[in-house]
Amino acid sequence: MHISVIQMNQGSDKAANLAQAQRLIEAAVEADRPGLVSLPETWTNLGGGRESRRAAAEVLPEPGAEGGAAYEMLRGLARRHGITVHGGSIIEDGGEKLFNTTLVFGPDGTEVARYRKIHLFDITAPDGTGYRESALYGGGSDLAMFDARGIRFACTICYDIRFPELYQHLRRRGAEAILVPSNFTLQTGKDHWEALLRARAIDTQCWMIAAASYGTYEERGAARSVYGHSLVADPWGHVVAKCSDGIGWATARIDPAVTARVRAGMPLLEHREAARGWVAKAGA
Ligand SMILES: O=C(O)CNC(=O)[C@H](CS)NC(=O)CCC(=O)C(=O)O
Repeated sequence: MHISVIQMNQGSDKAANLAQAQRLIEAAVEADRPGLVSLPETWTNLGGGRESRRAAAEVLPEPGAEGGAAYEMLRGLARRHGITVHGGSIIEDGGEKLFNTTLVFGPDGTEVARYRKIHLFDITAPDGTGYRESALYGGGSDLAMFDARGIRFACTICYDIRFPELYQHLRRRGAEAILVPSNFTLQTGKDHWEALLRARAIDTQCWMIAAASYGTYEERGAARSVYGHSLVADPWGHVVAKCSDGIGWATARIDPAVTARVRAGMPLLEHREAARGWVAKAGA
């Protein structure tokens, strides 16, 4: 199965962002015929403060009902091309709160997964820039998984990548490939992005599928930069596809035989379970 990670440079113009996403997905489908395409985190709007996010937000419909512009665009692309479309994340209008929410549509246009980002990015970056995602969004608490072409996928978003326990749990729940759509900051991404994705691939023996935003955007009058370098890592930790700078995409072949070979040669899950005696003793 071929998977394309789409790299965007979205801002706070939702219509322009939808057009950019559509153009890149169509180009990737035309060139590489992927079975799944994945968009970055909040691909419909990045920056512009709370007002811009609220304006871009969509109330998610009941299954089968009509959704907003981004929802219907994703559904239409999946159905038109007969592929799985992983919509990175859009901004969900949850009524009182907004959520940073992944939508996934199967090849027939059916919504197959919905995931609200669990870990919220409230940090101070090395350059002193403060981020408080919890001031913008509520956090999720439900896991989301789906199957595509016989491969078991799990949904995560961006900052989640720093919490190995979530990824270990997803591996125990049968994940073979984990999606990590992101807006990694330039400040943290230059040092941590590839290391974190390769580490999660190595310790869960899953494919890491990480579509990311690239470039600068405006946040309450200040310019901010996101790192890009969208990539796919295999279950051994090799980076098997990666974007350069700018917008575009990268495509990798997800081969279940690689997953099986890595896991057979180094049965981490079984060894972890066999050696759990220390957990009780240590009160871990
Ligand atoms: O702002 C929005 O609308 C969407 N949310 C994001 O883009 C969030 C909060 S700014 N970004 C991250 O989580 C970056 C994580 C990161 O860079 C790291 O873990 O180092």
